[in-house]
Amino acid sequence: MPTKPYDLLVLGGGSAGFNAARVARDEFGKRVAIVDGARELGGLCILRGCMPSKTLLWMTEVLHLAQKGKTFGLHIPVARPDIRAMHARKKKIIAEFADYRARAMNSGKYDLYRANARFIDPHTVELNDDKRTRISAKKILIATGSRVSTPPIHGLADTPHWTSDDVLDLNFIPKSVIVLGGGIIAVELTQYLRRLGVRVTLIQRSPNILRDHSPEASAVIQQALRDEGVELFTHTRIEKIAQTKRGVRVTFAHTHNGATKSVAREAAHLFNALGREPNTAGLNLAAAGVRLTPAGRIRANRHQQTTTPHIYAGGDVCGPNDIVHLAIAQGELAARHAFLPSTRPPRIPAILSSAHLLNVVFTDPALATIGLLESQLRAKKIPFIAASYPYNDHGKTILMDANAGYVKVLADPKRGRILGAEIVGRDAGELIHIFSTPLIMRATVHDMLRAPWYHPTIAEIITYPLEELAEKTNQ
Ligand SMILES: Cc1cc2nc3c(=O)[nH]c(=O)nc-3n(C[C@H](O)[C@H](O)[C@H](O)COP(=O)(O)OP(=O)(O)OC[C@H]3O[C@@H](n4cnc5c(N)ncnc54)[C@H](O)[C@@H]3O)c2cc1C
Ligand SMILES: NC(=O)c1ccc[n+]([C@@H]2O[C@H](COP(=O)([O-])OP(=O)(O)OC[C@H]3O[C@@H](n4cnc5c(N)ncnc54)[C@H](O)[C@@H]3O)[C@@H](O)[C@H]2O)c1
Repeated sequence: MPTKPYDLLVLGGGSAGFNAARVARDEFGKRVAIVDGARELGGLCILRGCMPSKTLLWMTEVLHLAQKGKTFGLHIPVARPDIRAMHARKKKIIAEFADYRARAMNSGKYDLYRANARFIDPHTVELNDDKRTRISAKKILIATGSRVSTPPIHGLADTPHWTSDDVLDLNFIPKSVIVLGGGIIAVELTQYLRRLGVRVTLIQRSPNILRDHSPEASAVIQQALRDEGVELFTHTRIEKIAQTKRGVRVTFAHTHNGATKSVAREAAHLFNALGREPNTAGLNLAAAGVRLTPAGRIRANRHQQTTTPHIYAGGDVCGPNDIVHLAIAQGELAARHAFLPSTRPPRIPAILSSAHLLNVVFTDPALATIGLLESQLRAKKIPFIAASYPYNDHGKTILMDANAGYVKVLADPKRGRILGAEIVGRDAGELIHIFSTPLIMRATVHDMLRAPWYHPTIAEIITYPLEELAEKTNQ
């Protein structure tokens, strides 16, 4: 028997879906159903994304610092990973986070269906449970997330390989790993593996790793990885992947100084970090009239409405950036748009604008950006001035032996309004937040310099480029 239509049906109970459900229920008192087909509740960020990766990266950062003890005049005879203990600690922490989310989802505020859904028509889905349950709703949010993509590279599909799920769940230290790709996942987990003592080879297609960032920023991370012993190839084209007796062999064309050579590398394991794709297969979107962008994401407007206006999309399934605070904001916005009167639509959160994009790569040194990058300002023909300052000329970072990196600030040339910032170096992911409020409040470099800056802190380094820009702009 079909149930009475819900006010909101949420497909996928991750960051976007859960927060849409919460807003619909708590702010609007609506009747909400959540459908999620995963074995465990919690979503990607908690179970296999942000939280496990950052737990493990933090543990290897502590290990790395301990191994550098001599630099700081410390005698630490042995510092080595106990992977079973690390794995157990990660599992415990993640279980607590997941349990908290599962309790919220099972609190009785929502009807929770543990199955996968596919559309029957624009208001109805059918579940893949025993009863083929049908659920209908006035409004629907698609928040089914993303999955690892396996590009059509010769031999990849037929060769056993790991995804980030497997790397995050290792309870042994592999001897050697070839990492395919040079995006955030590849780079963060390469450093994790290397610091465990694994022999790592990273193979990236574009001329730099982290291709969406500036070449200057990615060069710092590239150098840091090489200094730690990662064999890193950029500007490559993978030709063939094959299983061998002892693991895997990857053959690729490598371009260096204008010459291209064929290179082969072998390792015990292969890690596919070639990107993720939206989870839309199986949803039967055609039955709902929901269309995709050429990149395969669900097409959504500024209020997260799809091409069928009562159906919304949020999170990785629509993008454009796979970042958790954006998934949450999109889910919340969708729920508010669905239930506020059409005469009083919700304000679009400023953080969803590309001019306020915040991005962190949790390597050490870390890479963090906010606002528009230099390349974007140039492409948009927005006038700007820039100033930067290196970590190796700042008291606090020198005493911490955190010399790699720099802070760069971008501002408008007239008033000095902050347009963006790029920080590469220790704690960049924390420091970048110093620019969040000024950016949203349209503050200037002069405003920021009126604030107090404690000495000696890493944060204080930001005053140097601010002062340079202040001198260049009229107050
Ligand atoms: C290794 C890794 C590290 C990351 N680190 C960071 C980080 O540090 N910071 C950051 O901001 N972002 C990070 N991300 C990205 C971040 O995790 C995602 O952007 C975010 O979790 C996406 O949330 P979502 O709600 O769109 O999807 P998800 O959380 O994936 O939720 C989708 C849900 O939909 C369910 N589902 C799928 N299909 C169906 C169906 N047909 N019917 C019903 N349910 C379905 C799934 O079971 C899942 O629970 C990381 C990602 C990875 C992989
Ligand atoms: N710290 C964070 O916020 C964080 C951490 C991890 C993941 N994420 C999110 O997860 C998403 C997915 O990350 P990802 O790293 O899997 O994807 P990605 O798309 O960022 O990176 C994939 C990489 O693989 C390379 N590549 C693709 N095809 C190739 C080929 N045939 N040969 C060689 N290289 C090839 C690409 O050039 C790219 O560098 C990201 O968009 C990111 O926003 C965020």
